[in-house]
Formats: sequence, C-alpha cells, structure tokens
Amino acid sequence: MWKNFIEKVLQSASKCHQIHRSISMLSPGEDEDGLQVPDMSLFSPESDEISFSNESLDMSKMLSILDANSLVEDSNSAKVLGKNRGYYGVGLWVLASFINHSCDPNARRLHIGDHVLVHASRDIKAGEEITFPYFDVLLQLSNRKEMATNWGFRCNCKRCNFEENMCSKQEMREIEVGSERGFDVGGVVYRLEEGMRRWMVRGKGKGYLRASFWAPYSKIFESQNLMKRWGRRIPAMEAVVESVVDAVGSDERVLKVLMEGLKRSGGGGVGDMERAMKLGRGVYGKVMKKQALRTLLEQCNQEQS
Ligand SMILES: C[S@@+](CC[C@H](N)C(=O)[O-])C[C@H]1O[C@@H](n2cnc3c(N)ncnc32)[C@H](O)[C@@H]1O
Repeated sequence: MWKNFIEKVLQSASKCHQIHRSISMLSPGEDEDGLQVPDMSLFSPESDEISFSNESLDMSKMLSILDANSLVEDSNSAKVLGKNRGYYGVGLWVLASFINHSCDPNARRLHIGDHVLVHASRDIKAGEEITFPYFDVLLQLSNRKEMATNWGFRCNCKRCNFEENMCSKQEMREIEVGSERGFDVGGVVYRLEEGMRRWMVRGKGKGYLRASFWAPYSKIFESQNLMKRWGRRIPAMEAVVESVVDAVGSDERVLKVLMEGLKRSGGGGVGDMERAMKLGRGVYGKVMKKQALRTLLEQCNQEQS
C-alpha cells in the first residue's frame, strides 16, 4: 500500500503544479529552521485551479516529505508504524501536516472516508499551538522518547520536561522498571501514588504521571480482585480518570475503563452519564463519525450545486 500511495502522490505532483507546490512546502523531517511559513492563500479553494506542471520533482526531497508527513487511519503516524505494515489507509493531508506532535496534545484527528478532521481534545487558549499525538501518549516517558527518536525528533513539551525531572529520582526509575515487568500492578500504582504525595506532585503533574502509567492503573480498575485487594490504598477510578483526561485529553481506552467501572458499581445514572460525557468530550465514536460524514457530504453537495 505504501508503494502504491507514493506512486500516486508523485504522479499527481508531476502533473499538477498546485499539488507539487503545496507538498514542497512541507517539512522533510529535518533542517526545519530553514523552512518558510507558507502563505495561507496556497490552501484556499480559489487557488485550487489545475495548472499543469513541467517542473521536475526532487525525488529524494519528495520521499522525505512523504515519510515525515503521511498519516494512517489510526492514532499513530505512518512513520511510527513502519512503511511495510499493512495499513487500512494511508494519506497525505497538507494542512494537517503542519501540526507538530506533543505528549500533552490539545487536538486529535478523526478519519472519515478520504477526509481528516482535526478537532480539539480539550480547551485551547487563544494563541496556543495546536498539537496532536503522533503516537500513543498513554505510555511512560522512556517509551515515548523511543518513539520520538524513531521519528527523528525530541519532544520538548511541558509534560516530557516535567517527567524528565521526576525520572531523575531513583525511586521513579524503580517504579518504571516495575511497570515494564507488569507483575505487580498494584505495587506500581501504590508506590507511584505514595511518591507523588511525598514529592508534593499536584494538579496536572499528577495527571501526567498517571497517564504515563495508565497500563497498571487500567489493569487494576478492570479487575474486581485487584480492586478488592488494594482497596483504599489506591485512589478511586473516577479521580484517576478525571486527572488523566484533564492532563492529556480524552482517550477511548480511559473512557472504556470509566464506563465499565460505573456499570460494575451499579452507577450509570443520569449524573454519572453527564460526567462521563463531559470527560469524553474530546472523543468521537462511530455515531459522531457518521454524523460528521453526513455533514461533509451535504456540504460537498451544496458546493457542487
Ligand atoms: C508533520 S511534520 C510537522 C510540521 C513541521 N514541524 C513543520 O514545521 O512543517 C513532522 C515533522 O515535524 C517535526 N516535529 C513534529 N513534532 C515535533 C516536536 N514535538 N518536536 C520537534 N520536532 C517536531 C519533526 O521533524 C517531524 O518529522
């Protein structure tokens, strides 16, 4: 699929000046300091006239650009999954290509047919850079660093910097190793919560670390036995979910744990549902996808008529 995709894009770029020009504006994944901010008019529908290109393509630049900017129909980007994976779909969306990665993202993307919608996953301040995750951010710092390194960059977001400081603590490293082994998830969560209390980690910092150790937290919340065994020594699921969503935005996996927990505890009343809807406001499921697709199609029809 990757090969077909590359061939199609190169063919379109060699035929159409507009396509060639807009792809050439994208980052080849390195030496970004020399890149110019493109004029927004390049992306306006008026500049969409087809004009034939007779410029020859700089193949190696084009390939680097496609490598650094192509997305797959998944939360991961093509570069993270590897070119030889059987994707369900892979594409290049020029405007979305200007969005950088952050482990503390404020947006998500949703693929609908051939369209990609980028939507806020939490409140965004005026002037704040829009970022979405290129890879799973519910992972601990060392794993995220590895993925960013594979991509060819170092994430310098608020969360990574905060965790970099925390991870210099010997105890934190032990918690990381415990989490990687995956045997004693209760012990990992208990040690982390105790550590955060002693190190006086509050607010977003707590959410960042809980997001990084989401795997052990979710294993406990999904198991009645573990919940019984650890009881009050670990925080309530609702409090953990709330802090994770507040720190890194909504995620289907976090909401799933919340909904299943509410069902088990006999919750799920109107108040619970309202809270769950509020926490899940950055996640759109199949129904929303269908509605968005319908709206897109209606708009396309209106433009054509
Ligand atoms: C899809 S482009 C993103 C937009 C690009 N930065 C630009 O200015 O056009 C992907 C490339 O951006 C850079 N990048 C993305 N997120 C980054 C981050 N958090 N820190 C540093 N570089 C990043 C990497 O070089 C990556 O290969």
